[in-house]
Amino acid sequence: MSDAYLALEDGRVVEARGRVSGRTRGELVFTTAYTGYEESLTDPSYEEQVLTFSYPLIGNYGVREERFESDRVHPRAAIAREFTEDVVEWLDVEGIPAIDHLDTRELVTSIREEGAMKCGIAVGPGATPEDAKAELADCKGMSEHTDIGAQVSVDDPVVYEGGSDATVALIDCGAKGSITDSLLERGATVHVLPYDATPADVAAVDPDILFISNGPGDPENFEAAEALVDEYVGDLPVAGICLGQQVVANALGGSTEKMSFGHRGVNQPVRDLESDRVVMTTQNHGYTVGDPGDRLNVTQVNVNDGTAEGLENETLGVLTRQYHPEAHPGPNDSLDFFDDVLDLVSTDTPVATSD
Ligand SMILES: NC(=O)CC[C@H](N)C(=O)O
Repeated sequence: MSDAYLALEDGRVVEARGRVSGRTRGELVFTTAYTGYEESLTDPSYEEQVLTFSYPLIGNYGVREERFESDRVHPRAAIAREFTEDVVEWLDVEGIPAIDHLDTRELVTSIREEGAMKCGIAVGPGATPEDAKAELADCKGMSEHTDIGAQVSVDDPVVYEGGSDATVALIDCGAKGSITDSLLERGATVHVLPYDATPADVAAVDPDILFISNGPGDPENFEAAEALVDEYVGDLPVAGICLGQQVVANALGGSTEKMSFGHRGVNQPVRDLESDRVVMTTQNHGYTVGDPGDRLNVTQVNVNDGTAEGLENETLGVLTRQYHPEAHPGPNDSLDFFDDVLDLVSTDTPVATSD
């Protein structure tokens, strides 16, 4: 046990039990997922954030690498009511500060009422509230991380040979491994390209589809990916997940906005407007498509707050989801998204437009 302090943007400093020492800062968010801590902690979308688990006991079924979504832990720090030794050992090896034995119910309620907020953390022998406040003072807002893509993307293209049903150019803005796996399982070959890939880089892999991945931070900071959508829409089908949906909307004349505390959990209800069916989905986002623009139809909405969960342009062959159909963690109810995406390749869409 060591000294641990969490300084919040609302001026409070919360005392906790230190599990992994260090000093850090980030945007304080929470997830309500009750399983899937390995997947969440390795989800690149959490880069530059401090992740609070609302479920009280984290680590009760161990830590297994095959459940990781990337090769490292992405949140800058982790908070729970109680972490098991397994998780503490893992976070220690990864150098990720961790604290527990604090009132996470109260913390989550504060985030719900005041919105996601900046925080500073100081953990270790001799750590003081002032140390945590100093970290907080240095904390940037998410939108200020203008080159966050570089922190999470591959540096060079990587190819995963799956099959010959389709060649996918997956723009890695911080992609979860399960997206690639879901495409490979369906007979596609996946070329993972850096977040700042150029149209020439995409052309070099001669894809059947352009797919923009999930990723951290403000979608407006992913201008290169936006430019790719602008370049290829109408010539290739375009798909996107989470940040991918946001980038596609921004590229096609829509706009995104920051939410108060976002959606993070594995039981977010989504209504499909055509079938009127509701599915439970996995979500992890703090921005949303506020205006889809004139070229995209909203096909699915969040039952809780009405935000856009699915966008489509059938003529152009554009299909996106704000939630995570690949699950990991969470329900598998939306895996058919990947079938629908690959169907865009086998049908004759898109029809090239005059521009
Ligand atoms: N999971 C994601 O792709 C997150 C998207 C974006 N960074 C957001 O917070 O809204």
